[in-house]
Amino acid sequence: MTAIHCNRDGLYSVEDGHDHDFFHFLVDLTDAVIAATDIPCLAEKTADYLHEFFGLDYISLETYEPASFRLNVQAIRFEQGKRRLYNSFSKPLHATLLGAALRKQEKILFNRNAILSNAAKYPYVARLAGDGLQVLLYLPLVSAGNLLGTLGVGSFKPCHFTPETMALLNRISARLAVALDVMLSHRKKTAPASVSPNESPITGDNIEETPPPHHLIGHSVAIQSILQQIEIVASSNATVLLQGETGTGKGLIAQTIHNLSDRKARDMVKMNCTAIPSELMESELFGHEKGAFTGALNKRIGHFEQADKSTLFLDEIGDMPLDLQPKLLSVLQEHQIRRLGSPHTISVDVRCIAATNCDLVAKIEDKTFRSDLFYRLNVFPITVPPLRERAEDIPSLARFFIRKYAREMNRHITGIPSETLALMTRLPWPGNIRELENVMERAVILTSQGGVLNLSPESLLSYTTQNSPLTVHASSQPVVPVPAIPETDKDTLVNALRETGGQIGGKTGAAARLGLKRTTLLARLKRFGINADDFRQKSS
Ligand SMILES: Nc1ncnc2c1ncn2[C@@H]1O[C@H](COP(=O)(O)OP(=O)(O)OP(=O)(O)O)[C@@H](O)[C@H]1O
Repeated sequence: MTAIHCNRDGLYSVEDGHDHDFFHFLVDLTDAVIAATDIPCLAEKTADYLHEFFGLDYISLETYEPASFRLNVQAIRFEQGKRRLYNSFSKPLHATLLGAALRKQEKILFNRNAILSNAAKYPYVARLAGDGLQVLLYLPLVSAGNLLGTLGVGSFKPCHFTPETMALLNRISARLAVALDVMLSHRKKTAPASVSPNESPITGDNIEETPPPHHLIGHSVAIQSILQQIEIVASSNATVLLQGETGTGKGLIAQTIHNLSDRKARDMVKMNCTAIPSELMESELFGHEKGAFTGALNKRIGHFEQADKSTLFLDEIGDMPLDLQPKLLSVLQEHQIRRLGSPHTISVDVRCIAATNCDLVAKIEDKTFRSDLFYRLNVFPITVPPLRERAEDIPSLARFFIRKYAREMNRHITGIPSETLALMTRLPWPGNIRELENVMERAVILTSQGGVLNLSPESLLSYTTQNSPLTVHASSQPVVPVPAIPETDKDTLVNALRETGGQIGGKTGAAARLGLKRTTLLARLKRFGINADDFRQKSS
């Protein structure tokens, strides 16, 4: 069957009157690919059909793993009519040609010149160029709105694709995407499960089994979209502003962006603007010379200089003192700093990521945050939703933390009581992921003999900050979302201190109970004028 072929002019084209053949071809191809049981088999079957029908001699199937930003590639070449595996590898997306095709979900075509010009950058393209590949077309594989990978087709003969052929290949890639989707979901469903019906397994073939390098767990649409945004922005130098409630993972996202950037060879430098007294902040950021002020006994390198050729993560940027904001803005614009007490400027190459859990626009309105700095930071904003808005991530996060702490404590934990897991997804988690992590850690500690996690629904409630019975015991009824405790609710802070006897840090302290960092809690107490000592039992 060669209704579509490479003709003398080097065009892949459909001959008139062969629509019927194409229809049969499509049916046959669909039948074949839907029966494939694994990716290499799917790639081979697709390649056989495309070779036979179009005469193409290079076919590749790239499957995308959004959690780790990797592409798994199976590439096939036909030589003298014989199929052979040409290449098989897994690479981070940014190390492949395909970032643009995947981001825009559009096909992307490389002619010989484009292949040659990419050869220096990507070793696998260099091999294709060296072997004489003339043309390469990638088509995105999208099923039910989910991006699953790409189909690559190419030719070692001088040919190019007509618009009609492109349209046919689009139809083929749509079928292939469905087959791939079916295969991937089938794999998930058939993961081994050796637990009782009342417990939920903590092992399985989900991605957190071998945690991705950045450990950013979550299958929700929100997390997938954040992962895509991270992928887009990581390789640029754009300033990123992360906004979201406390404990939603802003720090982890900043680290992920850094890890995926060209700056990853150097450590990311972090600074928490809440934790540093305002009078010291300028010297923390820009450094000082010896004798610059009383007490400056030695020269000090500031965070901007430390972060040269790397990333500076400015956490809680909303707490940056107003008088320092113009200086920060100027450094972001000029890329130059001046140590306190020094007449000289120093050039720095720093990428900034800022994070905040407060409403910066409201702060601009009440004149505690400068709008010019906000716009400079807000080049690439990412909003991280609270856990209660992505409850579908809770089971995988819970499993992830159980595995993490079980490994650390050398415990073999086989499952979570299903009732507890179900309840978990209905709690509002005011402290977000940090609170969930604390609860899981505590439960692993209590499961000293291993086996099923020692966490009943009742104890789960007693460990969480939002433990009103209104939120639970109604599994058959629709769940009414419970609003989160406002971050600034003084009563919440007072209650936590009362319950912990004024203890701030440690596993049983108020910070852990509220799912806050110790430094964040201290700052909030200061803001409300609450003294933790007042809650400590005085020994007579
Ligand atoms: N998607 C995720 N997958 C796995 N772990 C996560 C995820 N998101 C957050 N965590 C973990 O939850 C904890 C809190 O996250 P993180 O410190 O990044 O939150 P944050 O938004 O920066 O909080 P804060 O505003 O208080 O600084 C960390 O231990 C982090 O590793």
